[in-house]
Amino acid sequence: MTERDVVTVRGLRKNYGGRLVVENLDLDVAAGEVVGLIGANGAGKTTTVECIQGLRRPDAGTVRVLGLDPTRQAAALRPQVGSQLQSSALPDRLRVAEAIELFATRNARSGEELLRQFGLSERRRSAFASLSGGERQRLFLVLSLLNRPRLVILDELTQGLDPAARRDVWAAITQLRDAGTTILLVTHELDEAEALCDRVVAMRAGRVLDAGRPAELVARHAPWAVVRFGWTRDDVTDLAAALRALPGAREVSVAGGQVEVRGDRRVIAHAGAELVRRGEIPDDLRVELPDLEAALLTLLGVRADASPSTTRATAPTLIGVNR
Ligand SMILES: Nc1ncnc2c1ncn2[C@@H]1O[C@H](COP(=O)(O)OP(=O)(O)OP(=O)(O)O)[C@@H](O)[C@H]1O
Repeated sequence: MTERDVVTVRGLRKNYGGRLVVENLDLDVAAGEVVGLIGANGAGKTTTVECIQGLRRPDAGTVRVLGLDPTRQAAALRPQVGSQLQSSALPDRLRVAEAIELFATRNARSGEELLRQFGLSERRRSAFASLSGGERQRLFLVLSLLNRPRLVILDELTQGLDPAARRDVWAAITQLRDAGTTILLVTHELDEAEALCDRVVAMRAGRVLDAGRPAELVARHAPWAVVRFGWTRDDVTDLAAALRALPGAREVSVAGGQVEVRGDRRVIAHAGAELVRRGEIPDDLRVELPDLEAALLTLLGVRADASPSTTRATAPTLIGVNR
């Protein structure tokens, strides 16, 4: 272990009533990194972070957080880890400022400053029950940061938030990331993981399927591209044949004046060159590239080599994949 290792998990195993839900899991989070755990429902993401937080005792393996064992050295670790759990809640009548007083230790940062930073100053006298979903999540972020933690654990932070509130919370996390805070994030929102995480760890059925930068996972598991454009000239059959022969082309379809070329990333350049060679660049020329969602669907064994719009339509499958 070095100074930079904040979380080190080796061979973690956890079962509930004899059912194995985390199996031989390794995970590393270095200082200043934002790492996302992604995967299907029931993959064991929450169980893993609960073991890291010392809320569950592993059946096997080692977990070290800032060099400490979270189950045996919980008291020493607690002040160094800020958590927002999936089921976070506060008493309805507790006011924002009172929650800050309640959670602040002697080492705490200024609550006022944090409320200002997360746009909650105006709500300091408001009762928890009167806060919107986005305000509640921002308050949980404030509370998780209050005692200057060296690691922040966030489990489905933006679940159920409207797009504007989600963006507010993203902006707050980006601020934390820029300030060098180490964050372990559990999320089903893959655009969120792509936007916020330095590295993601994809899990299924208690195991790590792959890990890396979001762009690396996309390049590894969803290495295709789709080029589309309208073409009304009468050389369309000849054009389609030329496109089919391009390096990297896998499938070319022509329907209703629309041409679609699917293939690996090389096809983008070659299709463009073919259009240039024919002296016409359609105004509606566009390239669609897969995202992290497509990569994860492939990893989970769900066919995802479709256009982003089709991929999105299959997204609910992701939720049911592991049930
Ligand atoms: N306390 C418990 N007792 C028994 N089984 C549990 C318990 N907590 C979780 N499980 C089961 O363990 C498996 C892993 O659950 P876990 O919550 O860790 O997965 P997850 O990846 O976080 O899922 P989700 O994305 O749905 O939150 C699931 O099948 C779940 O039903």
